[in-house]
Amino acid sequence: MANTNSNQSSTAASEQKRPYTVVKGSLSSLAPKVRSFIEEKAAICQPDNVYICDGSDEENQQMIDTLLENGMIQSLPKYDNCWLALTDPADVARVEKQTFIVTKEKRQTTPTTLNGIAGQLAKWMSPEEFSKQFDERFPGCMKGRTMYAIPFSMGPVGSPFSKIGMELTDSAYVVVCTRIMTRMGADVLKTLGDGEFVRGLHSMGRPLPLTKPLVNNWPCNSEKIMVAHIPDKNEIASFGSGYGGNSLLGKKCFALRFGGILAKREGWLAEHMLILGITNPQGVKKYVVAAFPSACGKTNLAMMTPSLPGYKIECVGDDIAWMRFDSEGQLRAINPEAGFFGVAPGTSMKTNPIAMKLVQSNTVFTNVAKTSDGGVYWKGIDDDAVSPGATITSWKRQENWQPGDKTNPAAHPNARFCAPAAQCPIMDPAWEDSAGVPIDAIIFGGRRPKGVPLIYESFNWQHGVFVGAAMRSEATAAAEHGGGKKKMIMHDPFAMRPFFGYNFGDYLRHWLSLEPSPHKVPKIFHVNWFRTNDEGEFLWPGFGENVRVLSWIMDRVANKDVAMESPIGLIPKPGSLNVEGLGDIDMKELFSVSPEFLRDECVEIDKYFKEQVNEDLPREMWQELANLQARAKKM
Ligand SMILES: Nc1nc2c(ncn2[C@@H]2O[C@H](COP(=O)(O)OP(=O)(O)OP(=O)(O)O)[C@@H](O)[C@H]2O)c(=O)[nH]1
Ligand SMILES: O=C([O-])CC(=O)C(=O)O
Ligand SMILES: [Mn+2]
Repeated sequence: MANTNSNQSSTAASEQKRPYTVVKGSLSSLAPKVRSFIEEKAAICQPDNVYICDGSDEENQQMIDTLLENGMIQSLPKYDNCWLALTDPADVARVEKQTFIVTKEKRQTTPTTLNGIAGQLAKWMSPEEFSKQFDERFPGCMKGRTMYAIPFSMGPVGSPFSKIGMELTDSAYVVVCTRIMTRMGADVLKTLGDGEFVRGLHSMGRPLPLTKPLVNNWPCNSEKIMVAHIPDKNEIASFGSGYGGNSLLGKKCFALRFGGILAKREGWLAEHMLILGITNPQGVKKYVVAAFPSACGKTNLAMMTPSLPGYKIECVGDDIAWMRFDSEGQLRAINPEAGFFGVAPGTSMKTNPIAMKLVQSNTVFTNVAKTSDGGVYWKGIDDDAVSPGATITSWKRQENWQPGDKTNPAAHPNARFCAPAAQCPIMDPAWEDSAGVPIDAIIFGGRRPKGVPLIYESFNWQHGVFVGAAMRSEATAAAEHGGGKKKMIMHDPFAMRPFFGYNFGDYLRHWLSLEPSPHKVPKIFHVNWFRTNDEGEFLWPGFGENVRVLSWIMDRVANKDVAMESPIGLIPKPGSLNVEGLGDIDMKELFSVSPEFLRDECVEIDKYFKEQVNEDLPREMWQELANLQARAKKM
């Protein structure tokens, strides 16, 4: 590496000639692979300082102090150790169009679309193009800044399920959030030894001195955002965004996109799924996983307070599940994360009291509004969130924001809280069990204002895989498609559209390959909490009432005779879904499936499969579509 022109001094003789100072930890104490990774990337990014994180409380305090000094966070004195970050309004969500998988062959990453139609599944970049894009961004990108080296484990440190990563970043916000979201620090380095690890490089892309002023004190380079994954090198390179899924590389980049590639190779599953335990009044406990697209209800279901007496919900995870079949053929899941990065708007004591209790301490909020007495505020929060006489400052720093202002929402619709799982009041006793919890049902779902019933069960595993493949959902503010006035219904197979790390056709083949014995494959269901009436109001009360649907799922897992056939799948027999005490619910409308809707849906799925997956679609999926078409015709 280039170590000329050094005018920095360092205590360790071996580090004297480096152009940067190691301000915390020492390179010479690191395992050779870790050390050379840091040295190689520091030589390119040219930070002033290198800081090797140990995950301690003192270190975290230092990060908080740095962020306060830079105006990147503010304190929230109404709570205990809680902070508010307000981003540049150009950096508020994942950027799917700038997220790439770099492989030699395009087809490794994504199916060849029909007649060159633009692909909607994983975006491919060639290694040559990546080199060029990398060189336009990373050299010198950390000048004047500190490069933090964060060792982290996805999954409990030392569990056979777990995998280790190292993120290099120039953002102290990323350090603070990674400490919440993963197991991070010195223990991880010990466990790693000189073993292999996922290499993450992240930069906000704003070296010092600045060439133009920051917006909101939030360094980012939104015109040059790139989130690239290079599976052959076990490397992730993320530039230009400080936000969530773009910058916390352990989450979507590692646990889902790389996790998926590894899972395919090694015979397991890495999915965008919550994991929960449900105990019924008879004391029977089951665990289920559920995949809903971003901002479609995973966190809320995983932390639900059940409305029916005698039921108990316990949370294992709210966003990502790593699952494998054990030697008895039982599917088992772990949550690779250690924190929640949850959507704030809509969260209240009414909808999600557990989350409200969770975020009273040790939480970083991003892009929510602040009250003058140092609390948080967003659309849907409880009325008493604003103390008498207090005023609200919006996420865009608009003072004296008035409730009812629809053009300028108080909080960004993708505003988030980042909070440690360990302090969630209903964490499952087994949430860190390294063997994982046994899974008895897989649930898919999405936002479908029209046509799709509240709950149905697939006829079998292959049909269930088709149900996952055919998933569609209304766009949300979690990425750049959403937030607009007219909400599009987008295909989002398995709730994984933004998170596939390899060809979707191969992903489907992988799921299909899991069925044969000794694997006891779980039943597969589809739910829709978001069906609306003609006035656009939700037909189903959702949230804690969703336990009624989970209870029916439990009955089906116990093979109770409570289901009947319909053209799209098995639906509850009349009277088998407990709606007691719900008042005026239009059950007929909630469960109706019209022939016109189903035929249109078939046309749309057929088009998507043909155009987007084309020759890579497994023939079993064509067969399932033909079966659905035939059932629709008979209606
Ligand atoms: N009407 C209705 N809204 C819900 C329900 N569950 C969740 N929501 C709302 O949907 C939004 C997103 O919910 P989350 O639970 O945070 O979604 P998520 O799937 O965890 O989102 P990501 O973290 O982006 O993956 C929030 O505003 C919730 O209040 C429900 O059952 N009914
Ligand atoms: O990745 C993020 O920024 C947040 C998240 O969980 C999602 O979008 O699914
Ligand atoms: Mn998510």
